[in-house]
Amino acid sequence: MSSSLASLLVSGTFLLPTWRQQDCLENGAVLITGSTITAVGTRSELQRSHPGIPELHEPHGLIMPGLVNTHTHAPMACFRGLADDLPLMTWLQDHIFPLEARLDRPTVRLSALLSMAEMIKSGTTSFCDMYLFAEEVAAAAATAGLRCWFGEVLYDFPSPCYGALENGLRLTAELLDRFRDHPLITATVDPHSVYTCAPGLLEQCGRLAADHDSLLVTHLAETESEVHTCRSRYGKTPVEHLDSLGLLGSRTLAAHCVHLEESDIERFADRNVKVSHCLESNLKLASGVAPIPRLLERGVTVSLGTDGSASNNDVDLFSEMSSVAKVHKGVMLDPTVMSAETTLRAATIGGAEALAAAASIGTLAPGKQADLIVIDLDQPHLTPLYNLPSHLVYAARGADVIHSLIGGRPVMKNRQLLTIDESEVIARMGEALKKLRPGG
Ligand SMILES: CSC[C@H]1O[C@@H](n2cnc3c(O)ncnc32)[C@H](O)[C@@H]1O
Ligand SMILES: [Zn+2]
Repeated sequence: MSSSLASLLVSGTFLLPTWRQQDCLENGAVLITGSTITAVGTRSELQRSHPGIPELHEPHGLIMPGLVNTHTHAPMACFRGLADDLPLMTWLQDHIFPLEARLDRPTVRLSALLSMAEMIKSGTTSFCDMYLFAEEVAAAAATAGLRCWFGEVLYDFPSPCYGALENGLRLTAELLDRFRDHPLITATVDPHSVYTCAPGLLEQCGRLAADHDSLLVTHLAETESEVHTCRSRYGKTPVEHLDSLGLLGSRTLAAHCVHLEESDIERFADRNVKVSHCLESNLKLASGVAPIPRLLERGVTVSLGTDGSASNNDVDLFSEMSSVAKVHKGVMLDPTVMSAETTLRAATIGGAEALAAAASIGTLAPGKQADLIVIDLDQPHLTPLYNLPSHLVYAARGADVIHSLIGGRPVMKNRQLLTIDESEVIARMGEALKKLRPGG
């Protein structure tokens, strides 16, 4: 079959097309045509069937699906390390909100690019972001070549971006239409939480998401105080409250979900709600540990999110996987929970499912988008090698990712970013901070 689209063979010592060790292929390769994977097999097979195709060969490389980060606030990179060691509400109300009131569009775009440089360098190829001036996040993702779901945060008080709420709903509707057919970027509907959005706003968000068949992304049951506030205002848990307003469905992506009743978990399973587990952020803000093993037992789709790098303090999903696999074992006193494969699943196809994109990303298979990363296995901390998911979850680091392709486009080669001028972004961030925090 002839094609005018460019082709590339990516090959290495191992190909792990899924999260399962049993699917590992030695001397594996992926054939890419345009943005799509057209074949997966051994290097020799694909070289024989497709002679003369340009090749990216990594002799000690592991080829695997790019990671999917389902909860970020990319522009919060500019607040990294600014107000550590505080509980969520103090952190937000006394430190973050006052600074966010001073943010402008160029700073949001620059700070988002900084996060995106970090995401690419640590193996993420798709992410789902909620923030203010969200169009700037979309613009930065287009520059970076990252696959992005993004939404303008909606809440009851005036926003530094859109002012009065009705403008925010109008902006969201416009973004949903504008990005409908974009190959990399998708808009979502993003009410902030049950404690910052009145029931009427939540219902409007539910209708908007249903009308546009879009994801509805929200923070949910993050802290004990959120649950108390919700119970005293509405006589319901946050999950019951969203359900009573018609917001729980298969396109609802709920971030955090730390404080859940057993009946909330049943509700998630019944409604096919998707969860973004943000463990490191929940630990750092001392919010608690989400009942992930129980959610998985009930068949709920669990994905991983880093949250913003002001509450993590990075956006590295490799360190997130390592924490997730270990902390749940410790909490449950059971080393069999959150196995390496289960954790890797959450960071790949689980993320794709959470974003309703499992048909196109999350594993490497013909017909899917060529979103893949290559890991350098030739390193002391990855030697010897018995089991790939084990190494990826317990031993590998973001810095082990050497190449990254998104939709067939190389965005990092030999750890050099190809779409972002890393040193320029770092230098400009310093300048932007002088304006944002003039006193330092
Ligand atoms: C995320 S854009 C809207 C708003 O949310 C704030 N925020 C950041 N992290 C969290 C979190 O973990 N829970 C709740 N709200 C959060 C962010 O600073 C923005 O103001
Ligand atoms: Zn968040």
